[in-house]
Amino acid sequence: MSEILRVETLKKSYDGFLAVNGVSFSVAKGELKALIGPNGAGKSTCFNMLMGQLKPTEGEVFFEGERITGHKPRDIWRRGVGRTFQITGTYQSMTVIENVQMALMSHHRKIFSFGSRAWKLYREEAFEFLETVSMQDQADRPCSILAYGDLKRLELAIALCHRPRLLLMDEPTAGMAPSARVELMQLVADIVRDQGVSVLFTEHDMDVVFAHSHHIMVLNRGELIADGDATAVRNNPQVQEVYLGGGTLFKEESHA
Ligand SMILES: Nc1ncnc2c1ncn2[C@@H]1O[C@H](COP(=O)(O)OP(=O)(O)OP(=O)(O)O)[C@@H](O)[C@H]1O
Repeated sequence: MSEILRVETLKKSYDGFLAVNGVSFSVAKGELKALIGPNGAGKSTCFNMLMGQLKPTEGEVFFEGERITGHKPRDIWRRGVGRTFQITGTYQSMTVIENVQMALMSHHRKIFSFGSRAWKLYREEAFEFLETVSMQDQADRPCSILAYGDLKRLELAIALCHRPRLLLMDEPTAGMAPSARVELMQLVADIVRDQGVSVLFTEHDMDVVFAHSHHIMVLNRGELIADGDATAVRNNPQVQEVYLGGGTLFKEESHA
C-alpha cells in the first residue's frame, strides 16, 4: 500500500511547553489507523496541525506527496482531506436529506438559496450517500428528532460528500452508547474497505480501537511510543505502562 499522508518530526510548542514533540508517521492508502493516548497526550494538537487549524512549530506534513504544512484548513479540505468533529454540526431545522444536499451544493460550489427549487438539486445523489450510512429510511425526518448515533452517521455521510481521500475523525464515537460505538466504527471500516478511503481517527474506547484499526499509534506526553498492529501495540511494554501501569493486557479482539 502506498502512503497518502506523511508526517515528519512534527512539533508544537505552547509558550515553551512541547505538546507534540517530534512525531513522525504515515498513513497508507485504504488504511484505517487509530491515534490513541491518555488525556493531554497531544492527539487534538496533532490533528489540528494536520488540518491546518494550528501551525506546527517545526516539522512537515505531506498529503499525496505534496507539502501541506501550515496551509489553510480550506485548502487542505479542497485537496481531499475531510474531517468529522467530536460535536456534530448538522442543521437541526432541516431534514436529514437537506443536510446532505447542502453539503453536495458546497462540494459542487453551487450558491445555496432557500427557494423550493434548491431542494430538488442533488436529491438523488444525496439519497445514495444516505444509503452508504443506512439512513435512507430517515431521509425526510428533521435532524432535531434524530437519535445521537444517527446524527453521527449523518455527519459521516456529509463528510463523504466532499469525496475525501483521507478522513480525519476526532473521537467519532464520543457520547455514544458502547454497542452503538462499535457499530459506527464497523460502518467506517466498511466504507474504508468498499471505497478505498483512508481514515485516521482518535478514540478513547479501546474496544472500538482494537476491533477495527489496521494499525494503532500511541502518543504519550507528545511523543509517539508505538506504531503497529493490534498485537504489537497490545504487547508493547511502554504502552502497557502508560495505560495500565504495567498490568494486564488489553482485551483480545478479533480484527474487522
Ligand atoms: N492552546 C493551548 N495552550 C496551551 N496549552 C495547550 C493548548 N492546547 C492544548 N494544550 C496542552 O497541550 C497538551 C496536549 O493537549 P491535546 O488537547 O492535544 O491532548 P489530547 O491528547 O487531545 O487530550 P484529550 O484526550 O484530553 O482530548 C495538554 O497538556 C494541553 O493542556
